[in-house]
Amino acid sequence: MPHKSAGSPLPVQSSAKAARARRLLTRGQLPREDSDDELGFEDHPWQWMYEENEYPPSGGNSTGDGDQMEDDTSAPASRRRSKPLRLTSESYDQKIIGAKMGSFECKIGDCVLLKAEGEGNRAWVGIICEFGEDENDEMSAHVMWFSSEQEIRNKHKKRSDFLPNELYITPSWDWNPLASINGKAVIMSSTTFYARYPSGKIPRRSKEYGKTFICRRGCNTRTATYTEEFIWEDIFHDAEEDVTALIDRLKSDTKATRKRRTEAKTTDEDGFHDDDIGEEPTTPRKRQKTSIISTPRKPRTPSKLVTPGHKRVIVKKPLEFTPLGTRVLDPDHVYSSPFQTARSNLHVSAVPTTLPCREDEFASVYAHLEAAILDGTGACIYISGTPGTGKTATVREVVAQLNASVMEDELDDFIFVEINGLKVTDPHQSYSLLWEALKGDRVSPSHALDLLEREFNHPTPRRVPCVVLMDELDQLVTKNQSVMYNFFNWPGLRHSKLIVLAVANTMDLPERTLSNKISSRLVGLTRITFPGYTHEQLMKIIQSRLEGVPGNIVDPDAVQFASRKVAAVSGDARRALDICRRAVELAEADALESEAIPGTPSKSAAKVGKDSQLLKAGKVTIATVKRAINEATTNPLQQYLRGLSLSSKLLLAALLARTRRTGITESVLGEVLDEARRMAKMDTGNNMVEFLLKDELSAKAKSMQFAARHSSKAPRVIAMGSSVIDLMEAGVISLEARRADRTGKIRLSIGEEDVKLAFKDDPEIKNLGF
Ligand SMILES: Nc1ncnc2c1ncn2[C@@H]1O[C@H](COP(=O)(O)OP(=O)(O)OP(=O)(O)O)[C@@H](O)[C@H]1O
Repeated sequence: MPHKSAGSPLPVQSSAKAARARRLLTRGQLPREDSDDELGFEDHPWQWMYEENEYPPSGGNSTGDGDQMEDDTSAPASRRRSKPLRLTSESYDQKIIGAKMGSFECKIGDCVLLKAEGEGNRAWVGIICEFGEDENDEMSAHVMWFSSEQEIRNKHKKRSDFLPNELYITPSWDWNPLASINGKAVIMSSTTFYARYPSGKIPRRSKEYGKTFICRRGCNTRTATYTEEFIWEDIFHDAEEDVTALIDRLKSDTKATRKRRTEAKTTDEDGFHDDDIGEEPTTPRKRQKTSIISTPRKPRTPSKLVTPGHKRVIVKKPLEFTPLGTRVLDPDHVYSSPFQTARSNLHVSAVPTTLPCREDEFASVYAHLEAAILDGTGACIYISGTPGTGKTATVREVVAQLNASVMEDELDDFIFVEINGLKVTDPHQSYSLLWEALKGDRVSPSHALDLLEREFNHPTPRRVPCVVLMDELDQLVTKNQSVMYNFFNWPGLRHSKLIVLAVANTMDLPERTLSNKISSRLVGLTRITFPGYTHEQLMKIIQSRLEGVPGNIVDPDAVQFASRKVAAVSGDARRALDICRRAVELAEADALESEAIPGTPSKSAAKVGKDSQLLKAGKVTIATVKRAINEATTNPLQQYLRGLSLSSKLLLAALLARTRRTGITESVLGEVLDEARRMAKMDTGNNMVEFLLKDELSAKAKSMQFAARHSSKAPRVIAMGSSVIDLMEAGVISLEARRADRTGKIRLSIGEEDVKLAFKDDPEIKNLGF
């Protein structure tokens, strides 16, 4: 029967017994039979060992919180939290110095093996720095980890001189239940190790097998910085005092993330001050107790991957692309005139060096993200704002800056993955993408879901935080809400360290798409709203992109005019940039036409100073901007598209969404209709649903007519039948002639850009991805 640790509500696995029969893999990757039983055959309860009257009785509340440890950073590691998280009531004046289970004892400063649960039984090695109990009265030890070479993620900083059985001592800690302790480990210098085992191998039958390791360096695994080589026996003797010295050594010799930690704590809501923190090593800021240790993040043998239901997971090989030959463009050719430079800078795909007018939003996203990475906690940040308000650009910039901090060794490493609702063919693929980002394995969405569930529900020491940007979230809504629910739910799981940045166009997407019960759980969701840009802001944005373009080819009045026009409708920077870019194109064409410079401007033309003539003829003025706006809005196709019925617009929107999702221009009619219904349902003004219901009746007659013309089968397209016919007859879409049912193939016969342009500012439809 599984025993319980003293006071622990959690059943502790019948560890000692079960582990004995199992094969264990040690951190040194050496499989072993756990033949010797340090923890004994009997399942005794764990008990504290006290050192009496070490500390005077505390007059205050003895129940500390997780941050208390950080408070007293000058104290030795084992005493930094001046008392354990919670002392048992009868022991207020006693300090816990160790724990025992039957005849097995461990004390502060002991090197221990901790067993892993879950994917195979692996053992971890750590030094006990402190004992305590958590809010569930679970008896736990604060363990400073050793790490194997495989865990160093930065391939460039991996050492090539590591030895078999070598471990690095790391400045990273976790709380673990005593039940996960699986015996003592022996750490030694390489000299001692080779003196004892000249072949470098420990005989399998030896009691030391799988428990004995070499340590000659410390390493911050996240920044991959190493200490100088040391002799283990000179610096550590399994004693409590040595723990402090070891931490000091790691602190000074591995470049940890002190700078930013300190900064972050300055603004910490718990009221920490820099002075309190000092030069504390990278101890976790909040107590993160793990209940059961599970396996580390390591590349695994594909054949061993199984789901929690023990189904085998087929791991697909990563896709390998053969790069195409690269054509190197001559910068002189590309940017041979100011017009070309301006066009290129104003292009929406250009990555601006700064994001003016998004300083507050940037700071807010940055602070939340950095805090979550530093704390090692999960977080879910919901970012909303109408199209073109810089949501994606800001998030990417924040991630780039955080990444720069990682490179500078100022921040812990993190994984970043971007999942774009428009780029996945099916929302469930998000699971596969996330799993691939975490582990590097490509698996099917259903297997990925199983694996993610298990991953986030089990603690893994030193799990690297993962930041997921879920862009175009609206597109990831599934019928049963599962994808969105999971991505909102996982960050809240204690061990996930998952940070989700959900980006959508509407503020209330979670409320609208998740059931009341689920959305009510999102009260704590951090929400950041990106307002539409004002005309002043749009002006700044455009001007900043024109900085450095020679010749002042764009009149400031023209910029102001374009900005005002756009701000009045949408505050969409993308639209403002598009208009200005088109205006530059028009001005450039004017310049060429006026034959200021005959023919295409050539390299030499640009170089011999003929630009000035060209510029005189082609400056972007208010009139040019007006032409750009008119041109975009007045051609016959645009007018036709704008005058379409709502259901036709919706159908086109759905066709576009499908095309973007699949990357294939041809879609199945039934899927497009489903998409259209889904979009209609999500539309903020529910009038769209009502409209479609009304439209359905008149549509029915038309689609009957259509079916009679094109198919002998009864029409299945009822809701949008009329739209399909209208658009087909107008040459906007093409539909496989003989397939009037849902399996017919449909495709756009006009440019996608035309549709986008027509619907961009359409109040009825613009929220559906334009
Ligand atoms: N403050 C800014 N400074 C410079 N360029 C900006 C700024 N805000 C947005 N842009 C530019 O506008 C374009 C649209 O921005 P972005 O894609 O970030 O918007 P979004 O809010 O994510 O839009 P959507 O909801 O349509 O995805 C990009 O080219 C981006 O570089």
